[in-house]
Amino acid sequence: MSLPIFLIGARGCGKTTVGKALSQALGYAFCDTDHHLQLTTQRSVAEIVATEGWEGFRARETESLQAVTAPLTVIATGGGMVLAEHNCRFMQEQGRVIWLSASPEVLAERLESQPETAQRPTLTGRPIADEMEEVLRERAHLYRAAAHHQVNAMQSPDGVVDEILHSLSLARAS
Ligand SMILES: Nc1ncnc2c1ncn2[C@@H]1O[C@H](COP(=O)(O)OP(=O)(O)O)[C@@H](O)[C@H]1O
Ligand SMILES: O=C(O)C1=C[C@@H](OP(=O)(O)O)[C@@H](O)[C@H](O)C1
Ligand SMILES: [Mg+2]
Repeated sequence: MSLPIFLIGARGCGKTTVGKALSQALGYAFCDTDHHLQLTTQRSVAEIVATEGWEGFRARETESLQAVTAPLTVIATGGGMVLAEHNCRFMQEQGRVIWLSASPEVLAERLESQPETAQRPTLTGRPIADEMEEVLRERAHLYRAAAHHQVNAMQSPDGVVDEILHSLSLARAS
């Protein structure tokens, strides 16, 4: 299979971390839509949101998704990519879509230890644990509907990679 592999899921589920490891395991290229946006605009997510609002950021992340999509590539998306139906349709048509699923407690614990607030400005203004509960309540059905496969993201990154490879019937290249 040479189709792009899209990783979706909430902030902190490990899309960037697991995406890098998965790309190495397959010998694929790796792209992250937020990183692409940062490189092309020379601005962080927080800076884009401060000047253009979340609406402006969301439009830019759609462009970023389309720009990085290519065969033999693992693509880590931003947690809100599924909010736009056209992004979901695009990912489903172009490749395979994997949801990295984790509980709000696990997500909050990871984000509290690595907040990276420049790339993850608050979405709700609420404390992280409350925010993650709210975000999953609003988005879980979108992740579920967009994904070809759901994997358990509450295990080691290597374990997540193995589960993804198994679900796609792919073998490690290295
Ligand atoms: N499977 C995992 N187990 C433990 N910690 C993880 C795992 N995946 C990611 N992390 C940690 O959680 C934080 C967020 O990971 P990241 O890959 O940036 O998530 P995302 O891109 O989905 O927001 C980082 O500090 C990372 O080291
Ligand atoms: O969940 C979200 O709406 C967002 C998640 C972030 O990406 P990660 O999921 O990689 O943290 C980033 O795209 C932006 O801060 C918005
Ligand atoms: Mg990320």
